[in-house]
Amino acid sequence: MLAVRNLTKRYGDTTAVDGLTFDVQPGRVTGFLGPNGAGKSTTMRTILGLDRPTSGEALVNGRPYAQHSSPVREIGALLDARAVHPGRSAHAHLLAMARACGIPKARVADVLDLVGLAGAAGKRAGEFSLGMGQRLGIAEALMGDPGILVLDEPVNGLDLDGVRWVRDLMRDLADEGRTVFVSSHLMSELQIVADHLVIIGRGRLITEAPMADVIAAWSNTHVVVRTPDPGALAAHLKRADEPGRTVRIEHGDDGELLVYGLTAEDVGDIAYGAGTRVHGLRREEASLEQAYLEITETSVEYGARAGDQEKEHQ
Ligand SMILES: Nc1ncnc2c1ncn2[C@@H]1O[C@H](COP(=O)(O)OP(=O)(O)OP(=O)(O)O)[C@@H](O)[C@H]1O
Repeated sequence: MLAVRNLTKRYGDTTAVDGLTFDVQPGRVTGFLGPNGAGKSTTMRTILGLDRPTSGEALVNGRPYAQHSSPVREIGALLDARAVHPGRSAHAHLLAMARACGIPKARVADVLDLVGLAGAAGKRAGEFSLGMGQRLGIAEALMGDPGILVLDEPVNGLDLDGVRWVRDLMRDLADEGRTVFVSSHLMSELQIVADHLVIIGRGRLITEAPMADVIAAWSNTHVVVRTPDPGALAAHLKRADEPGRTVRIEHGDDGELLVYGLTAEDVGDIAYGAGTRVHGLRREEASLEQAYLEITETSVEYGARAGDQEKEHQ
């Protein structure tokens, strides 16, 4: 399990992470979502002991990374910047890691097999495609057979097959009971695989919740109704707006009404009760991407305003 507690990281005047607190539980894939520059990589680097917190802490199974006697057995990571000697083969690279970390040599072949690189074990890393490089990075993360995996944008630049492979692997690792923490700036990359989401903007926590709750909470799902008399129907629908139920109506193209806060059944019943003809009725679900943009809008707006104010002061 990972526990981030009131974590703040500043680089000079830049606050990359600002009082962040959340847990990452085993047995599920937790997506770490935030726009570019939100502080995801910084948080992950701090978890892995590569950056020192300005204040607060990041705990790996109850302790900071550096306090584990064999951290690679606790946590494995794929970070954006991977350093693999281009002249070294995948096998030699992992063998060096095994020696350095006290991992049995036999693990190298197992891990190469697991990530589908057994056939390319002797190839120099410098000749690897992006996808093969990602696989090698994941192999490295798995070397110590850790219970926790931290993956920073693992599908960046991968083709569809590669994306699918990473997704399946994350699912399998979580199903084995491991803690899987994966970052992305795109909801679309996480929506299929993540069970839980930690969403940040400008270094701050926006929400931590099950994926289904995030979708429900920020869903922009609405009902589209086509009628020859939109004005009258809109007036009737608006009457359903009452304490505890907010009904919002927008006028779309061709006299269509976009109704937020009511189900298609509600709209049909209200139209029937009012004696208004309905020529079409459908439910339109918001894309998760749109939901994500809504979530981060405030933090982006805040960023723009803060930047403007800074400029004004100069
Ligand atoms: N070593 C550093 N020195 C100075 N500023 C940094 C450093 N690392 C990160 N930052 C700044 O901290 C903020 C957060 O960056 P970070 O890379 O953690 O965000 P991110 O969410 O991972 O973004 P991305 O998806 O673009 O990688 C940014 O404003 C970034 O410019």
